[in-house]
Parts: sequence; C-alpha cells; structure tokens
Amino acid sequence: MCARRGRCRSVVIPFPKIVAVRAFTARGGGADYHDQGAGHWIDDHIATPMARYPEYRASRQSFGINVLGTLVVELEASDGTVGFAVTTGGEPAAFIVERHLSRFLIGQNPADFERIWDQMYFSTQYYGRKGLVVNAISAVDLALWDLLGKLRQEPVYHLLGGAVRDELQFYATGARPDIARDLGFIGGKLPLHHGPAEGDEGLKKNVALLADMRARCGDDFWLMYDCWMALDVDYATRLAHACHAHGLKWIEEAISPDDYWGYAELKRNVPKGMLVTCGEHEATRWGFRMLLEMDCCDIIQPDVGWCGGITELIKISALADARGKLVVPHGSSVYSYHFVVTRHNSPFAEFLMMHPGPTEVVPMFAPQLLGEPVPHNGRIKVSALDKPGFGVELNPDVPLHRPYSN
Ligand SMILES: C[C@H](O)[C@H](O)[C@@H](O)[C@@H](O)C(=O)O
Ligand SMILES: [Mg+2]
Repeated sequence: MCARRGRCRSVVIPFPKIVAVRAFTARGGGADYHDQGAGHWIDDHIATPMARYPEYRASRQSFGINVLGTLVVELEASDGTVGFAVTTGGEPAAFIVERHLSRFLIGQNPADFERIWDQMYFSTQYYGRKGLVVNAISAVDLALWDLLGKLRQEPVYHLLGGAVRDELQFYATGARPDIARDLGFIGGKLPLHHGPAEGDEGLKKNVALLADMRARCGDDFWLMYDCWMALDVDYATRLAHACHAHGLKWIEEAISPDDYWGYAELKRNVPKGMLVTCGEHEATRWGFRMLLEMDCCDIIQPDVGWCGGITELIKISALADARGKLVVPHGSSVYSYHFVVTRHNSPFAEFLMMHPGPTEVVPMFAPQLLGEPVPHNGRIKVSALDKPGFGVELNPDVPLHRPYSN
C-alpha cells in the first residue's frame, strides 16, 4: 500500500545474477568433522560396519572415514556479494560442482533455487541420488541460501518463515554425557564402541558403559546410543532390551541405511517407550518418504549438508510433519540451526562436541567458520542467528585448494 496519495510505483528490484562458481577443498576438521588428529574421542574404537574386519576395528580413519575432507562452495553474484557453504565432499565433490553443476548456476538468479535444485538433481540422477553427489548439490544449495540472505540482508531463518521459538536447545554427541549434562545440554548421545563381531562380551561392555553414564548423569538426563550403521537387527534388538533398564532414550542408526525392512522390524522389536532414529545418511524427499512410509523410525535425522540442502529439507520436513514425526537434523552447525528454529516438529537440535575430550564446547565446524555460534548452557538464542545468510564467514587462515575450474 502506498503511504502517500499519488502514483504508487511498485518496482521489483532485479536480483544480481550468479557470475562465478568456485569449489575448494580443505582438510582438518570443519565440515568433515571426522577428519581429526590422533586421540580424539570421535575415532576411539567406535563400532562401524567395517568392524567385522579386525584391522579396521580400532579406528574409523583406518578405513577412510575422513578420506574426502571438506568441500567449500562459493557463489559470487554480479554485485560482488559472495554466498558460501561447507560440507563433506572434498576433491571429487569439487569436480562435480565445477564441471557439472556450475552450468545450472552461471547467469542464473539465486532466487530461482527451486529450478536450480531440480536441474542439479535430475542432471546427475544417472550417477547420483544419494551420497557424494547429493552432498555436492547440498553445498551449492546452502551457498545459494547464504547468498540470498546476504542479498536480502536477512538471516536464512527469516527466509524460511521465521522462528517459532526464542532459543534452540541441544543434546550433545560425544564420549562424555556426564560433562555435557554439567554444561547444560538436555541429553548426551554416546558413540557405540562394540558391534556384533565382538560378540556378547562386546554387548556387555556397551551396556556397562551406559550403566556407568546413567549413574553419573542421574535418571532424568537423556542418554542415547549412536550405532553408526554397525549392527544387525538381532544384535540391535538385544542391545535395546539390555539398555532399557538404564533408560536408553533412543537407539540411533543401528543398521544399514539401505535396510528399510530391518529398521521397520527393529522398530517393532524395541522395548515400549524406546525410540528408533535414523536418516543421517539418507537423502532426498524420496529416501525419507521410504523411511516414513515403511515406519522405520520415530525421529528422522537428515543432515542438511548431505540430504539435498535447505531446499530439499523443506520438503522432507513437511513429509514428516504430515505424519506427526520429529525432524532432528544430524549435527551440521548453522546450516541446521537456521532450519530447526522455524519448524515446530524440530523441537531440539544436535551439537557435536568436537573438542577431543570432549570436556568443553568448541565451534562444531572449527576451524573453518568464523562467527559460528555455540551453545551456552546447552542453548543458543535465536538472536545469535541474526546476521545475513547463515551468519558465518570462511576463516582466511584455513588453507583452501581449488583442484578444478569451470
Ligand atoms: C558419533 C557418531 O559415531 C558419528 O561420528 C556422528 O557423526 C553421527 O552419527 C552423529 O549422529 O553425530
Ligand atoms: Mg548419528
């Protein structure tokens, strides 16, 4: 409405077009948060599908969990504004961005993210659909939303409909839930250390660790196990029932992400009141539709840097919301925080404790992002997100390598 009488000229200001796409790689923590130095809790004899091979049991880095490294995507607009994002992907993902996806971005309006996403996905469907390719698409999509926010001078959560709450509350993932409790987090998610290859002895050690943490944390603190795809339905069922006595709140990603049938069976098998969660290695609305329609889990946990980005997470979240399911994204720093605050069915978030102990809170994607907010007393106020885009900048002290160009 015009405030004053007279002609009201409503002019849509044209958006600057994307003029450059750059993909870099970086090593050492950051978005590829498994890429840590020796002695870090996150690589301390954690159960994985590779643990059936004794030579790959003590360390996930031994089989290559950190082989990719971080992908950094920059999108530059004609007015000089640069949007960027980071995810797991490294050099192969940089190739996909520079040599395949860039053609759908150069000369385009960053506000056309639906068309751009559609072209990135369906042009790579013949070799993508999940994993590395969708990681690359996710990074481009997140950089688009960062660029949009910077062009509109608004935080991404404003572009998603605004906050439905004043603060984010977090559970912490790491080896020390007892310390997480003292730091004000609402729960602690432990990595599972022993899988089927270590038999009943290993299962007893898993239960003993949970019992110890329950004794340290008291009865009211959430305790969860993250099984990182390491188990089979029988072992996961036995573990769930053995851990029920110690108040295990949820059993996470117990079996292969491809075994939708196994998840549906596990969800029927676990004790009443225990939740089954999964999805961090699932991708797109179609993958999550399968998890939801086959009743595989109680909570889906997409990683916004791996599932297709914000543009796809909007669709995934709506599917879950329509079925009364919670969406608690896998820890992905500001990229999930800006989403979670805007959705009623995302009442809390994950904070991955990246300190080696972990005995203190450090930024999740350290050292790559400057300005990354961290929880205080297990919470982040929405006002901490009130900066354009995702509100973070690349740390200029982190060496970047650009292996390809477009
Ligand atoms: C702690 C788990 O083993 C993984 O390292 C973690 O990244 C992921 O599964 C999570 O849910 O945070
Ligand atoms: Mg997990």
